[in-house]
Amino acid sequence: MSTEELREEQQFVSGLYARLDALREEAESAVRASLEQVGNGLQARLERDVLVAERSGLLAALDAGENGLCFGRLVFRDGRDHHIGRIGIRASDAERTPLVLDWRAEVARPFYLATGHTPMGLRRRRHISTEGREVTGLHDEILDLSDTTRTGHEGADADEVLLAALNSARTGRMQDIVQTIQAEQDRIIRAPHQGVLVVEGGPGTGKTVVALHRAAYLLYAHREHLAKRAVLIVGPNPAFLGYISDVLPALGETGVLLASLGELFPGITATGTDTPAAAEVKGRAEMADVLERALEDRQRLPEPGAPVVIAHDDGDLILDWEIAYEARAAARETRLPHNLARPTFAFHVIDALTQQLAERIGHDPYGGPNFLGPDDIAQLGKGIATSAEVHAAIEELWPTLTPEQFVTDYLEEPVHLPDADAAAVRRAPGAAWTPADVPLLDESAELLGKDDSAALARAEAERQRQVAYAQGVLDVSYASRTYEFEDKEESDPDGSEVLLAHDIIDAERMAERHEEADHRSAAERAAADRTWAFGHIVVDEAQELSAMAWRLLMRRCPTRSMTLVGDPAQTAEAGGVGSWADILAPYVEDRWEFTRLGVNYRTPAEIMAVAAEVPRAAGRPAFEPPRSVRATGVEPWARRVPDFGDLAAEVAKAVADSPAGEGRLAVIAPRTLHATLAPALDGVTAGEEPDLTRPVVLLDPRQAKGLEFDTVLVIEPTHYETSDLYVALTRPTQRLGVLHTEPLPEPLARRLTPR
Ligand SMILES: Nc1ncnc2c1ncn2[C@@H]1O[C@H](COP(=O)(O)OP(=O)(O)OP(=O)(O)O)[C@@H](O)[C@H]1O
Repeated sequence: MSTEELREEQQFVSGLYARLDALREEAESAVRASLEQVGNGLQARLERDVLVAERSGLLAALDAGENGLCFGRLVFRDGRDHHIGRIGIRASDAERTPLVLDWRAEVARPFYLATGHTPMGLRRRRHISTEGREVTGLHDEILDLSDTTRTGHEGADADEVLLAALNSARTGRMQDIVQTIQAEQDRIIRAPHQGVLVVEGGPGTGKTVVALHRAAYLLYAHREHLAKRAVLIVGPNPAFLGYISDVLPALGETGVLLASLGELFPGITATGTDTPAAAEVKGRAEMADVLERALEDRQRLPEPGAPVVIAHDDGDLILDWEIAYEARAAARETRLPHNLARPTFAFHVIDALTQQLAERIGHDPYGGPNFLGPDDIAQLGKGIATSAEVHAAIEELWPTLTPEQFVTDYLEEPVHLPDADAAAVRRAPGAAWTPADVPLLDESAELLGKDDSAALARAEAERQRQVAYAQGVLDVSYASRTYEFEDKEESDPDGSEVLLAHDIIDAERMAERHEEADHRSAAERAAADRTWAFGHIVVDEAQELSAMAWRLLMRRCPTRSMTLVGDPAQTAEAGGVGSWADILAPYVEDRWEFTRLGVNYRTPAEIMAVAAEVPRAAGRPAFEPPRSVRATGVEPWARRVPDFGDLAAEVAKAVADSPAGEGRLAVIAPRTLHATLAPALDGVTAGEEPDLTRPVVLLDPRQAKGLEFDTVLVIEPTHYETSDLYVALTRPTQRLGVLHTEPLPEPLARRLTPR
């Protein structure tokens, strides 16, 4: 009976793959056909590009279906019977009957939520395990206990499939968990998308993976809105983003932008690093005011009694304190950003200087009215407005600034800060941008405003050019009209052929239709646009972001549709804002949802017992880590290396002694030891963005954030900050070893088996 069940499922799954192949073939040939389409003109090209983009998206989704296309089946008591898969697929019949349902569909929910206690109408739930296209196993759970039919695949342990997933060797890339999402995770994944949802949980509780599935779910449930606005996922560093980058494509989703904070100011690559003190100062909320005041300092006045004297053909112009003061007051009164208020400043200065000159030139020595008429004055004004010297003087007092220039100047000479803080952030000319500079740049861009008048003028000129071109096209068609179609009344009385009003409107419309549309995906456009408003933002390791970083992110999400995941116990950044309430109050007051994940799916119980000692020793004696879902029976160990000179060789030996196989091993060591350790480790990958798919990786504790490995060797733990050590110790999925030259703190030593 049981082989019969297996055979039937195999038949079904094979049929599904055949349908997937057919759909893929259809989509591929449609893309090919669209690419070959050699229509003339922009319209045809536009249509072709849109088609290709749409079908490529479809192809990506179909490709995503290849692995684990169908992984579940729900048999309801009322007779409904559905297969559940990574993507939904319909048959080719007229009704387009669903063959397999997308895991995100509402009917699929009992797959994740139903229990014997709350069966949600289910009779039986089946997990279908596959390797490639072959069905390798069935695991049935009977949820209707009155049902006596048995399939022969009933599992004694409902967690069998989950445990198999958790025990599997790591690949260096995060995998999706659609087959084994747990009920507490499902509730978070499908929570309503309006407002801010905070997900807190200890190490390994699935915060990251849940946040990614939530992004996939939201894109499915609100595709109309979110695909247009794109979803932003913010992670702690590029290596981490590389680690998670496969999950959404594996779920068929491409409308997502993954970025670390340092990548959120288009045109800037933040390759530098700050000292903790500098990052802390740069991240403070007060920096917004500090920058504002520093910018006000750039809106200068000449010293009273020491005016700017501008040589001019009609005599010297005196730009004194009063003129500049009035002009500055008028410009500030506009409440526009600095660069946008500048024309007001310039206008007032030019106006005042024109008056000055007019009074001097047209002055009647006998006390009569000024000799100059309005035209003469306008002429004078024109001369002043086009004088390079006048513009240089205006630029001196109210310079046009780019965010890059302004922040560079500021960091070279930090003002409005206590001396020690100024010293911490001061940087040498030409130093690289750091991630903590990015929120400063963004804040400055807001204060400065974008002077897009040049871009607008260019766009208008381009539009005019297109109109002229379209008009030319119309002229040609007008001239080539056959006589019968010509409407005499539309001809110009003098016989010349001019376009009439409606023709010109048509010309404009035609130009609009021909304008090069932006064919990039929403995610691509968002990446290049600082002012893009995302449909939803997911922030991982949210506890690390500074107040200034939050200001940046909130600007990118005016709807405040956000999922924030993090663990305050893992906060490493000096600028990190410890409490969710503190982070969120300025933006949403107390209108945010809080939820917690409490089960550790990564780290075995034996290792968690060691890791928990770290926060306990650091002043939180009652600290309780999340409960580990499994124990491995393998005790974590420690080895003291008495002589520092032997450390590299001992680490190499420990790497060589670790069980080889499919899995990945990480050596986590303070950055200062990397130069010593790397040469001893054969084929190791290290550096800023190590290749995590290689068998052995050398990382510093900060780089290890969010990652996981089958085996982890932690080197010299006494050199770590508390939270860094807690993070490092919670990275393994199977085995932990510690190598040290200095004695271990007692609680840690007690928990580790000496080797
Ligand atoms: N339902 C599940 N099924 C299978 N694996 C799961 C499930 N939930 C979590 N995991 C696995 O547990 C591991 C930890 O998940 P994840 O990295 O998302 O945790 P985290 O809370 O972000 O951890 P940390 O804060 O330590 O970085 C991952 O390998 C993830 O795939």
